[in-house]
Amino acid sequence: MTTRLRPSNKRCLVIGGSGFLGRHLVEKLLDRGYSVSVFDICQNDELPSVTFHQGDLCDKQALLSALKDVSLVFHCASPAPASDNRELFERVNIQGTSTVIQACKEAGVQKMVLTSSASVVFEGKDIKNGKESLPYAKKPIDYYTQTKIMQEKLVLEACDRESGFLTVAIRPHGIFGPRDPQLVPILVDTACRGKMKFIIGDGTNLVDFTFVENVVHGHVLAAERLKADSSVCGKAYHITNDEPIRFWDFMSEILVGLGYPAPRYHLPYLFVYGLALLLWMLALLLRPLISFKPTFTPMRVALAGTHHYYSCDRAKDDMGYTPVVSLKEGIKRTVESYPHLRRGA
Ligand SMILES: NC(=O)C1=CN([C@@H]2O[C@H](COP(=O)(O)OP(=O)(O)OC[C@H]3O[C@@H](n4cnc5c(N)ncnc54)[C@H](OP(=O)(O)O)[C@@H]3O)[C@@H](O)[C@H]2O)C=CC1
Ligand SMILES: CC(C)=CCC[C@@H](C)[C@H]1CC[C@H]2C3=C(CC[C@]12C)[C@@]1(C)CCC(=O)C[C@@H]1CC3
Repeated sequence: MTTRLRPSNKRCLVIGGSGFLGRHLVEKLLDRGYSVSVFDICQNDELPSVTFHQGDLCDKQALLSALKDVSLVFHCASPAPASDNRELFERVNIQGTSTVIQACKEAGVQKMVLTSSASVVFEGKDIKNGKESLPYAKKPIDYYTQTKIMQEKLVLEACDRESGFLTVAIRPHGIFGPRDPQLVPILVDTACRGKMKFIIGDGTNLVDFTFVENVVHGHVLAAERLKADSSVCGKAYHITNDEPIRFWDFMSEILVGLGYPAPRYHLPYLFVYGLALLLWMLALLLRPLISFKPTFTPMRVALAGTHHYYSCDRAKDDMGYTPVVSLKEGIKRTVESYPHLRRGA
C-alpha cells in the first residue's frame, strides 16, 4: 500500500512534463493524489486528469498563466544533450531558468525542485563515490553540462526562507527506463551499425545508472521534505540506484537482453579518446562544407571509459531516500519495454 504523505489539494506544475523523466514524475504525482499541470514545449499523449500548457519556458507570460494557484514547481525541462546547440542550452537552461524563478516568485509559488545532473562535477576524469561537496567542474565535458551548472547555481541561490520561496536540486545520473528516448535507442542504433564490438579500456570502470522510478522517488521526497525549517533547503542531492555497475556490463546486459551480442574486443582508452578528439576537430573544421556527427565524441568516450559514480548518503540522511527499484529489476523492466528494438523485430 502507498502511504500518502501529502494531502491531495496540493497543486503542482511539472515544467518538462512531456519528456521522459517528466512524464514518469507526472504519473507518480497523480498516483500520490497531487493535482498536476504540465508546461512543455511539446505535447505527448494526454492524461485525462492533467491540465496541459504548451509554451516555451523562456516566455514569462505563458509561465504565469500556467502558475495560477500552483504552490509547487518541478523544473525538469532542458534541450537534449545530443542537440549540441550552445545557444539553445544557454537560452533555455540559463535565461529560461531565470525566467522560471522570476515567474514562480511573482506567482507566489512556495517550492521549486530542479532536475540538475550529477555531471555538474564531472570533468572526464574518474569520480569514485563522489559527494555533493565536490566543486563544480571548472572544465565541464560539454556546453550542456556547463549550462546545467549555471542553472543549478541560479536555483539554489534563489532559495529564500524569509520570503518563503524554497528550492532544492536533484542530481540524477544515467537515467534509464521505459520510454527513454536516448540511452537504449542510441545503444541499439550503435549496435545495428556494427559499432558495439569494442570495450573502451579494460572494462572495469564503474558508473551509476539510475532507474527512472528512483529518480522520480527522489524528486517527490525532496518536494515533501522541503520546508523552511528543514536541512533540504538550497541544497543539491545525488540520486542514484546506489549500485554502481561496470559501464560495459550495463551496456552488455541491455544489448544481450534485446538479442544483440555483447562487446568483446578491448581498445586502449587513450587511443580511442585521441581518435575521438581528432574526429571531433575534423567535424568542426569541415562543418561549413559537410555535416557529420561522429558516434565516438570525446565526451562519450570519457563517459564510457572512466569511473563516475556518486554517493547518495546526503539524500539518505536528509530525506530518507533509498532506491525503490533494484538495478536488476530496472534493467529487466527496461528491456521488456522495448519489444520494437529487439534484434530482428
Ligand atoms: N536523461 C538523463 O540521463 C539525465 C537527465 N537529466 C536532466 O533531467 C531532466 C529531464 O531529462 P529527460 O527527461 O531525459 O529529457 P527529455 O528531453 O525527455 O525531457 C525534457 C522535456 O523538456 C522539454 N523542453 C525543452 N526545452 C523546453 C522549453 N524551452 N520550454 C519548455 N519545455 C522544453 C522537451 O521538449 P522537446 O523534447 O521538444 O525538446 C522535453 O519534453 C533534464 O533537465 C536533464 O538535464 C540529468 C541527468 C541525467
Ligand atoms: C552514465 C551516463 C551519464 C549515461 C548517459 C547516457 C549516454 C551519454 C550514454 C547512452 C548510450 C551510451 C553509449 C556510448 C557513450 C555514452 C552513451 C551515449 C558509446 C557511444 C560509447 C562508445 C561506444 O563504444 C559506443 C557507446 C554506445 C552507447
